[in-house]
Amino acid sequence: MTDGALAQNRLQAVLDHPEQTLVGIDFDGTLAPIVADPEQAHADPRAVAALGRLGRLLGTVAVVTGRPARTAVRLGGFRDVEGLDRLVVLGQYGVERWDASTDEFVIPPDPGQVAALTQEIPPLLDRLGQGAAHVEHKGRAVVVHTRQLPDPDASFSTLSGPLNDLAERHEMVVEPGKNVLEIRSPGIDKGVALRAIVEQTGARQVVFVGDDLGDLPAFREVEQLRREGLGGLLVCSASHEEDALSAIADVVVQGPAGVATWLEELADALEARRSTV
Ligand SMILES: O=P(O)(O)OC[C@H]1O[C@H](O[C@H]2O[C@H](CO)[C@@H](O)[C@H](O)[C@H]2O)[C@H](O)[C@@H](O)[C@@H]1O
Repeated sequence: MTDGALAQNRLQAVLDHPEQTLVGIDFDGTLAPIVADPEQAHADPRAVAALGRLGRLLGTVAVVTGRPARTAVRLGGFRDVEGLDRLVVLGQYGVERWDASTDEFVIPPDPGQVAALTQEIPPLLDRLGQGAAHVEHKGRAVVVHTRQLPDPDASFSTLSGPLNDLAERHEMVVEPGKNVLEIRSPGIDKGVALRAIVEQTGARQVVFVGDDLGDLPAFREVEQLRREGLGGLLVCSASHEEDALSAIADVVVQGPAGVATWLEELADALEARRSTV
């Protein structure tokens, strides 16, 4: 079977069994455009409206993000959206959770190492001539951004080794992304988070939509779930910045605008099928 036919079969399984389907979707670069200031990355309203339509048709819709759950809910504008009353947001790669049905957040305490990292990162950046890098504090993780620096790629290379050494000294890990190096706790990733919610919901089909290296474990987990007999469809939000996901995706769309259109088309197809049943 060709790759195109395989992808079509995987989509067909979702159309045939929407109530058994879980859609997991990343936030930055997928629901929201990549912008210089992380506080200005708002979800595309077309995508949010489409997710609301899908929320009425699918078993589960979950946003799985590196953002803190509270930040994702705020920047996504997910609260009180029609159709998203069962939305789940898994934040900080699955450590945090928000349930729209109860409006409750589950946020474990921050790891103790973060206070030391917060102290040590600014002088380290200064020593490396990167003192102008934006530092994002996420409670349980610290993120160094190079996007706003004169040469983002060169700065990323300069910082990568020293930040990895710093993370190792504190028994933390570096999560690299689009012009970001994030220091966070090991032990959980989007693949672990996705499997947990698949097991909680009993989903038989899993769709995952993502754009960056942090989504790779979720893509790999969908491949593993397929080997275990579940249905799985992988959608890549492509950009010139990262192409790690496109080769293993079933569907490649162009950035958050392409994702919004794909979600709308999925909702159209599911609604059309429902109206003929
Ligand atoms: O898992 P995600 O939802 O994709 O979040 C991962 C990181 O995303 C954010 O950084 C990215 O988006 C920023 C705003 O568009 C952009 O400035 C940055 O260059 C991108 O890498 C976020 O700021 C990080 O905390 C997340 O880890």
